[in-house]
Amino acid sequence: MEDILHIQDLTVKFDGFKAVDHVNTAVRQGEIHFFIGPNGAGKTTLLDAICGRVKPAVGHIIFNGSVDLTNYAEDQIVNIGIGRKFQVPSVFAGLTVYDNMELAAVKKRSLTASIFHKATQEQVELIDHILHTIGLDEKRGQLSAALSHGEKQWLEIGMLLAQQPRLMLLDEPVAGMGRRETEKTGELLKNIAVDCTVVVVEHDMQFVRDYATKVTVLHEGAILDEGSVYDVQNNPKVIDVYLGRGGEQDA
Ligand SMILES: Nc1ncnc2c1ncn2[C@@H]1O[C@H](COP(=O)(O)OP(=O)(O)OP(=O)(O)O)[C@@H](O)[C@H]1O
Repeated sequence: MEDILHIQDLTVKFDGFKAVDHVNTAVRQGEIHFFIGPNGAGKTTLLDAICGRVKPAVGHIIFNGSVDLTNYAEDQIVNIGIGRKFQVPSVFAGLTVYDNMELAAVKKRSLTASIFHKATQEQVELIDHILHTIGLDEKRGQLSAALSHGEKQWLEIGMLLAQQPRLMLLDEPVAGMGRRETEKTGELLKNIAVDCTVVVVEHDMQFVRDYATKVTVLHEGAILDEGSVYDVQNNPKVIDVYLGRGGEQDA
């Protein structure tokens, strides 16, 4: 499999403080690639740099072999094919599940433009397919406000899928979920990864063990280790700064 993302010498500074410090890594197409590490390690900032929310002081982020994302604004990066989900769900509570999906599928440049555009037949079929994938087919007519926490997260993942991204960035997608919802989310990610590479920031180590195909450990903005779950969780340095301190419990 080819690399879909090449992060080269990436450094992000806030008032001189290096939140991400000369990071070099790659994300392979079709992987579920987890970034883990203690609070303040730079995980969210790394996702922010990929999706264009923050601009790096140094370095490049090459998508799909040739597109340097650091040259583009956040909304352009969405159109390039990268979807980002934040920790707190941002679905429209007063709209039904289907209407949220339709809004995401027909998304033009502004919300007003989206509201006045109905989905095409092709988009309706895509929405049906996604609702089935995220397990909300039978709740399509229900107001989003009435969904459980887990269902809201799945709807938001569905809304990202409606934009047909090639890379999806998820920040702590299972935070606040019970074990059953967490497992359903893991199975959903496996399903998604067939067509769309998934990058996840996560503290839930059971979830990481069950679903990661690759793990990068960050500490103080730099890469501490990288490899399979087995390799990183047996690395004494990783145990010392993160796993051995029970750091994985504080989401
Ligand atoms: N906008 C900002 N301005 C100033 N400092 C920031 C900003 N965003 C993040 N930081 C700092 O950068 C460092 C990395 O933060 P980041 O949120 O990326 O860590 P993280 O690994 O995602 O942590 P957590 O697991 O707690 O979410 C922290 O020291 C944080 O305080």
